[in-house]
Amino acid sequence: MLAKPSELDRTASHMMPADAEIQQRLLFLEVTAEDIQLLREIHPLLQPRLPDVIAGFYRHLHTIPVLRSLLKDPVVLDRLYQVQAAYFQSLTAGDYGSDYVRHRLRVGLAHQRIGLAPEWYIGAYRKYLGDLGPVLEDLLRDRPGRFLPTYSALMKVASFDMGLALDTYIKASRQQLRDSEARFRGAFGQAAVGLAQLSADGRWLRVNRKLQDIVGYTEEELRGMHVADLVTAEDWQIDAPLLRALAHGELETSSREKRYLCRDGRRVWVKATVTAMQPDAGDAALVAVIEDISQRKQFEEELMHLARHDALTGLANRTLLLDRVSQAIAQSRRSGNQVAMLFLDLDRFKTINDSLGHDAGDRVVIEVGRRLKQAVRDADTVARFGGDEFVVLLPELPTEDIAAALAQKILNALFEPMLIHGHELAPACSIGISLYPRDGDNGKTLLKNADAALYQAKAMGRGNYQFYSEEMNARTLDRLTLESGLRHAVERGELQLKYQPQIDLADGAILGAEALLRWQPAGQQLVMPDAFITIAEETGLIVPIGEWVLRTACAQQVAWRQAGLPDLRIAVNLSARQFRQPGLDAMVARVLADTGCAADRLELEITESVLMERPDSAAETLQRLSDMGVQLAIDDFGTGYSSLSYLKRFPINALKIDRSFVRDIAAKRAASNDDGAIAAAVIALAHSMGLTVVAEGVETEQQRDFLRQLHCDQAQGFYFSEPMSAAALEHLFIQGAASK
Ligand SMILES: Nc1nc2c(ncn2[C@@H]2O[C@H](COP(=O)(O)O[C@H]3[C@@H](O)[C@H](n4cnc5c(=O)[nH]c(N)nc54)O[C@@H]3COP(=O)(O)O)[C@@H](O)[C@H]2O)c(=O)[nH]1
Repeated sequence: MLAKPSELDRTASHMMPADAEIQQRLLFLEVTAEDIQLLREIHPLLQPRLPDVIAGFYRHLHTIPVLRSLLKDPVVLDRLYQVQAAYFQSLTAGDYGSDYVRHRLRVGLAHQRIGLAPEWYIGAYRKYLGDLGPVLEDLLRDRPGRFLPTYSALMKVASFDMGLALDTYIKASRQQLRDSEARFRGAFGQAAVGLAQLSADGRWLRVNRKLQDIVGYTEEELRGMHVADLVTAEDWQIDAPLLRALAHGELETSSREKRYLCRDGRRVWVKATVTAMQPDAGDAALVAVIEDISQRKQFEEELMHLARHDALTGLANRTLLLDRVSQAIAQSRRSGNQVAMLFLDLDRFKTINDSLGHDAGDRVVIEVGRRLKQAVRDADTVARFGGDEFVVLLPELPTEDIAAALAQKILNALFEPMLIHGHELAPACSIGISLYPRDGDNGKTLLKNADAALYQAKAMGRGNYQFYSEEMNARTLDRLTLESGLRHAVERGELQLKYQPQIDLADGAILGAEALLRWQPAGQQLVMPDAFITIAEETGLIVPIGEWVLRTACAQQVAWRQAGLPDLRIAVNLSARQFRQPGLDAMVARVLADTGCAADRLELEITESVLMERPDSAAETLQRLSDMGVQLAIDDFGTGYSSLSYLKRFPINALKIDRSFVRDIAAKRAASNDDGAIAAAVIALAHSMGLTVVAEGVETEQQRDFLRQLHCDQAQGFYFSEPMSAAALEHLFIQGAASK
């Protein structure tokens, strides 16, 4: 692009030599008055011939590819053409003062600006002179003696012009260099990143403002320092070979994130990119670009922390724990020590969450995390897996006794009550323990096995710890098989009920029967409820299964009645999850209506512990069921709270004394011993509350007699009859064989 004429004029004016210098150059070229006279004489004759000369000149330019490409823009070409024409007109006009010089400079500048190199420019003069020679010869053919002096005069003026043209090129490129240096200085000084020039051996030569701000040293101070002075010894171990490679031309550039040691002792994260300069760049062999990346690093660190820690407790999360396990295993491979993984789960945490709210649950979790941290060594890791699950990792363990001792310490620590929202809570826990190398050689296996051990600890009655063993794994597999089979048990018709008669202790009559569930998967052995009720409960399958039990039992009650048996009471067990299931009363009402079973012929058995977990809502549910006329019994009495006065608030009809209690009282065989006295008191107190007392698990005549003596109302147990099919019970009635 050609610069605007006004700008060209201005620049050309700045380049103007003084008049004296112009005269001196003309003198040196021996331009005389005769020369000027000769040129003036030829001038008018030459004008009509000029267009041809100029056209020939441009044709010639177009034969050279590099020039053709510079002249391809028609606007540029036209302007150059005009300039050229004006030039030729002035060339022989005979006035070579300042206007002529300014014009020459302007033409030179115009060509320099379009990128025409000086060698082409000088070559162009050769072309003019070559083409004008024959023209002059022709014009002076009638005065042949004039040709040579006139041509010589023309050559002197052309040489004068060439000198001026070279001036424009030299001055313009000097100016460009000055401009570029000024731009570099501005960019260097004002840059938003740290910039520095370094010597090949790593001395700071020149630094910009930003770099001084980053490290807190002035440029003067840095000039007396070496790059090694700003980094730690570890970083220098990495930087030194890189610097050598850069200085020896083995590496073009190197980029590293590291921490600079600032003047005030701070460490700041920077990204330093060092590039080797051309070998002729003098002292400044290297250029460094230094970016302050401390904010990004801090952000990354925060993100990293979030990604590896539990937000509520600040403890390690699963990702970090698995990382630490890998480290611990690698360490133990060298030392020969073991690694222990303790998997913890709070017992009845759901109850705390449900009854006191999630905020209380969160406070419990935080406090548990704090106690766990307090119980372990600094080198151990406490992690939370969400909910109420925690994992403690113990690296470098000489013996497994230490893991057992710590598990006990944790159980004790959590046994200490904590005050949450005015409630004293002691969220006991169960712990499963796995060990490297015995139980697995990677984090995931150790976790899986610690989880299996935890499951076992819970099955053992909670509040204890268990070490993993191979057979637990088999149990876990069994559990998975059971779970998937159970999902289809109802639709495949694999469930069945057995009925255990309940006997009036006064006369031995059968008053009712308890429905007890069995599962008969196709082609397999009968599965007893103890093996699958917990799984059904944990998976929620108990809800549809429980409804099937209720419907089948109620339908059976009606079938017996219709078969001519007395109007028996049918007892059905409700699990914790079923009892808490919204809409339980509606479901019961629907089943009663569908089957035609009278509400007072149905007795629902609920364990004491289920009622005591959330007594208020339990009382409401029981009240709704009681209002429907359904009978309610407390199952397994004697195994939990055993608080009769507390049970007063529930609208219950019967109390079932647990078989373990029956076994114990009867073993002493006398009402005078403590257990006997307590049993007598319980029965009397229950009676005073209007409750019927049913003894479970009566296996012997002595037990029956003993209970009779205590005025216990009813009993069930193997002594009278084992659970049996509906048809067998019907048969029993017909034979009248149940009365004992
Ligand atoms: N939520 C539901 N729970 C149910 C259902 N069906 C049963 N169960 C519960 O499973 C537990 C085990 O039941 P089961 O194996 O059927 O055992 C019952 C009786 O066979 C057994 N029993 C009865 N008499 C004696 C005896 O003299 N000795 C002795 N060792 N065992 C005896 O007791 C079980 C009945 O107990 P209980 O319910 O407490 O009256 C058990 O907890 C069942 O409740 C179901 O449909 N839903």
